[in-house]
Amino acid sequence: MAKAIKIFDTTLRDGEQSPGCSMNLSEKLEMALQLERLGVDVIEAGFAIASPGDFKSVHEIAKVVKHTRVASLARALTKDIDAAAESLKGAAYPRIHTFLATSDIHMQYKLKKTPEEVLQNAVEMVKYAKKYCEDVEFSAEDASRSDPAFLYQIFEAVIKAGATVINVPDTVGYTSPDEFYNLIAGIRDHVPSIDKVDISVHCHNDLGMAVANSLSAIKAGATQIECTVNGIGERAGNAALEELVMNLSVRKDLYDLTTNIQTKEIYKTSKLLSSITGVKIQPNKAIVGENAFAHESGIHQHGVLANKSTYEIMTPESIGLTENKMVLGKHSGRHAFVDRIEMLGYALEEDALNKAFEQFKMLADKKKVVTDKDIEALVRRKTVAIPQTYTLERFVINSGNTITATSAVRLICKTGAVLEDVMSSYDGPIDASFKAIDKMVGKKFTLEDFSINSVTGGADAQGEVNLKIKCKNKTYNGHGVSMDIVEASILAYLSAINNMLYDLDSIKK
Ligand SMILES: CC(=O)SCCNC(=O)CCNC(=O)[C@H](O)C(C)(C)COP(=O)(O)OP(=O)(O)OC[C@H]1O[C@@H](n2cnc3c(N)ncnc32)[C@H](O)[C@@H]1OP(=O)(O)O
Ligand SMILES: CC(C)C(=O)C(=O)O
Repeated sequence: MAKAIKIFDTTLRDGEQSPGCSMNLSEKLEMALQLERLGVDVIEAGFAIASPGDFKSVHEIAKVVKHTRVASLARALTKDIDAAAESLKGAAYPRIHTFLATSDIHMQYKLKKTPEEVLQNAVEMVKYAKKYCEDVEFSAEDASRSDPAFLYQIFEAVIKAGATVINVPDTVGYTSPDEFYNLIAGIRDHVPSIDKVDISVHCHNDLGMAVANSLSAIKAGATQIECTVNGIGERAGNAALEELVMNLSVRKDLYDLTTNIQTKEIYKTSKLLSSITGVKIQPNKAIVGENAFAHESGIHQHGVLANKSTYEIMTPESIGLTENKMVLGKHSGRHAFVDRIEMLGYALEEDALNKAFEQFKMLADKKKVVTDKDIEALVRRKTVAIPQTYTLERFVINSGNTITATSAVRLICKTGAVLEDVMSSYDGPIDASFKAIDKMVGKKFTLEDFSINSVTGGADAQGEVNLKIKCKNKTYNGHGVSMDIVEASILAYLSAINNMLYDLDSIKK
């Protein structure tokens, strides 16, 4: 059976260090309970000394979380460890996580301590934490920029002092997969007591390598990964939990490792965090981004309709989504278009279908995404093909708030004749266009009803016009859709006129 890698989630601690990601107590509790449902092994609930609010959050989470280990962060200071221990009171499985920097830069400029002092301080603080709690994690902050020989020494010493987990952070996201692999392998080879503890890694994403570095570390023998939901965290963030977990799940051939994560809870967890923090997930984010299971181009859509595995390496269901998404846009092809209109309940004859597809492509050139409502508006009136006595060739309007609107409309008659007229109206360009059409058509009828709606939201929405004309006590409906409302109105007017003329013709026959 594949060995399980432990998932240490630090969304509520390092994740919260992301600018704009602060959470209040009830939000943290909600998130912690969801992390427990997700199946993480450890929840780092906060940094107890940081503020009374942080202390309370850790304390409340420690009390409500029943099956998951809860960690509280502390500097290598007795007052921090006291606060951490106090915050964990009531936890079923508490862990004190203490840290101290080991790189020359941090020791010299930040801590102002010699390596000997740092080593002694780390040992003392692990022993101090051990008085409160059996499970103590020690992190060598900035480990990836530390002297490996010093790391071997300090890790051996803290393990002897009682540490149960040693953590190797790439605090500033500086390392590379090969280098990190070698560092972890070196620790395994040179720390005599290493087999007694979990080897943890904590990678930041400053160079976009957090997930790759974490995966490399587990290949070298790391047994715990520290990560956050949606990859939030200090600066460019931490390794993204969902990406790590799905790598292990999808590439079993590469890793032969598993986790305790219920992957079907991934999407829900990601959405919950984003709604709590108000920080949106980039659409192309791996696993949980809006486009992660969306297909827009015709060739891909055709492949996916034939067999999902052509373009999907994991199922949307595996992360808790119900289905993939076929986005209809200018790159889409006929297969996806037909699939969508059938799904919407329409059956078009060949000619009507060709026309609708042509109009869809024209619309897609203007709109970024063509929605179901757009498509319904396109196909709704094409199920019955009414002969078109008049079709619009073009129109030109001149309009403004200080001039009388004029409209020049050119129509093609079914006989092939080209008609053109220009009219003006104080009532605007739509009325001027209708007057020009009335003159060309030369029939008596009245406009009874006119409504204009936007098909979808947004500035690039299509305008949909529905109207009625009345002739000899009979009413004829017209419908037109365009991104230009004057054009939508003209199309609706002509469609009502064509309906009327078709009907009058049928009566004559
Ligand atoms: C890599 C990481 O992500 S570590 C976690 C980072 N997270 C945070 O810092 C969030 C919470 N932090 C805070 O609320 C505050 O920084 C506190 C409460 C921890 C400390 O606040 P202050 O006492 O005002 O100190 P301040 O933050 O200005 O400076 C940090 C101090 O901690 C010391 N320090 C830093 N790391 C450690 C450590 N691991 N062990 C012991 N001391 C440390 C620094 O040398 C500095 O000491 P000094 O005040 O004697 O110069
Ligand atoms: C406290 C440690 C683990 C940390 O957050 C880091 O080094 O980035």
